[in-house]
Amino acid sequence: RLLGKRSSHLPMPPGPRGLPVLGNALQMPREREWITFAKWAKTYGDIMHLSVFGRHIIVLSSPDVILDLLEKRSTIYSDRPFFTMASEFIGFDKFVVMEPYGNRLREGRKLIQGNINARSASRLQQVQISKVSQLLPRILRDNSNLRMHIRWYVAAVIFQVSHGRTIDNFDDPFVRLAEASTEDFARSVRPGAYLVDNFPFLKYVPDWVPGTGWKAVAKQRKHTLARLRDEPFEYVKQQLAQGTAPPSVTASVIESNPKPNADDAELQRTSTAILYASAADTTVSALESFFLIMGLYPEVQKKAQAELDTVVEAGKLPDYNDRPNLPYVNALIKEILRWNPVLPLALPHSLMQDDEYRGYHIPKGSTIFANSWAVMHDPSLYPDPFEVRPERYLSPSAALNPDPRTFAFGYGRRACPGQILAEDSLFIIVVRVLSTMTIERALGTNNLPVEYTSGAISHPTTMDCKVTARSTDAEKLILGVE
Ligand code: HEM
Repeated sequence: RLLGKRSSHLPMPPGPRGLPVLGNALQMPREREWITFAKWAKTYGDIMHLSVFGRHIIVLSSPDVILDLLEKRSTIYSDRPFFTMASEFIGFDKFVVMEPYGNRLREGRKLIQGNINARSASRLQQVQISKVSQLLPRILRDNSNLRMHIRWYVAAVIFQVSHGRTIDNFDDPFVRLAEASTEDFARSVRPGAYLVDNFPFLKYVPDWVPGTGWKAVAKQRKHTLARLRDEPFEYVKQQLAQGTAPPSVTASVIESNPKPNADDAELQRTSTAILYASAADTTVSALESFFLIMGLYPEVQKKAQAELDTVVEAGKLPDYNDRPNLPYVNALIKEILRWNPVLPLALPHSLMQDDEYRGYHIPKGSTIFANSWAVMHDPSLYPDPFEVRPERYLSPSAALNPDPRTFAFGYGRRACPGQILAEDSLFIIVVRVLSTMTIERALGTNNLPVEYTSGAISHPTTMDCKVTARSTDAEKLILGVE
């Protein structure tokens, strides 16, 4: 209490001056906030305070402050912001990504990490190899749907891993359900979408009053979310009872505690149901960046191919075993994760008690954004940050070009628990595509600016690529392994 009282006499971190009540609401960028936040940080510094309708927002823009607060003080910086619509009315806060920090979250993360980890990696790699063997012919036969092929690959890997389910196409009812719920989530947390998030007293307005239509929307979304939680889980349970369940995270979670109490039973369902939503769009975004970068930087592509040609025996496809012998390719993967970070602002954390840092007061409940994009585009850390240069990681200077994976996968006790799976997918696609195919920017798009979307997960807006086999031998290799 004493600390709270004393620290509240300290100033808040600096930031743009706002208006009474509204705070900085009218100044908040509507698109790609990370770029505006990075500009503001040049004026206000690497720890910046904003407020929107009384909600405190702290933006961290350097490795030092991010690691000091989100890593070293992770016992108090690991909550998630609470949304009346998404958390209270729909129930997304029962699923790891949105869940408040505490025992239940730790248990949920344990269930995921107990099954997606270094020990299980080689089994999961077999799943990825079998799906990439189907992906390559799909791309070769039909370039025009590159984005869709990538999305199929990610859906196929994640549902095989999470529920032992084979996904042939997007009509699969589980994929549709997961996509619907993911879309519901994005709509529910979009800034400014629901007044009740800024004025929670509105939840008490009776349903018959005009303007409360959001309550019916919340009910519908809650229903979809409950189906996502239960239907794929029941499917695995039934298969286990019949003795036909393939290995999966869900099967292993059920078998490790076959007679759970009510709380554990719900936890088993929510922690396995969240896997698709957290893996799909993120991995897809990184893979889209890979194809886009290859089209934009043909010389980088050639160097990576030359390395692969030297390391991989002719007539064979590269494998996970080749990883240690491919320094340039590994550096290219780091550049993909840095150049357009999948989650430029990571995911928001929330502070669990008043804190004091560098003489500033940071109030309990503040939403904390780590501007990972700003760090990964800081020219004093990554010279020429807007250029793709895998070589930057191969030079010996320790102070420059730190491994961007430190920033790409989030922080502290909320860091991404799927990193191994994500990196393995990225690796196997990069090496198998580059060793057999050439990627060019499609004719007519050469002068289009490269743009990325707004939103928590950022995607390239265009990625028109022409992908062809490098040779007839390569073509045979691609089609032969289908
Ligand atoms: C290239 C792909 C991916 C990237 C760049 C990525 C990055 C991230 C980031 C930045 C966060 C937020 C961390 C924070 O709040 O500090 C996160 C959270 C999370 N990721 Fe990933 N991720 C990827 C793929 C995956 C995959 C494949 C899975 C699952 C198999 C996964 C599961 C999760 C989960 C469950 C969370 C929430 C963790 C929590 O709230 O405690 N992610 N990820």
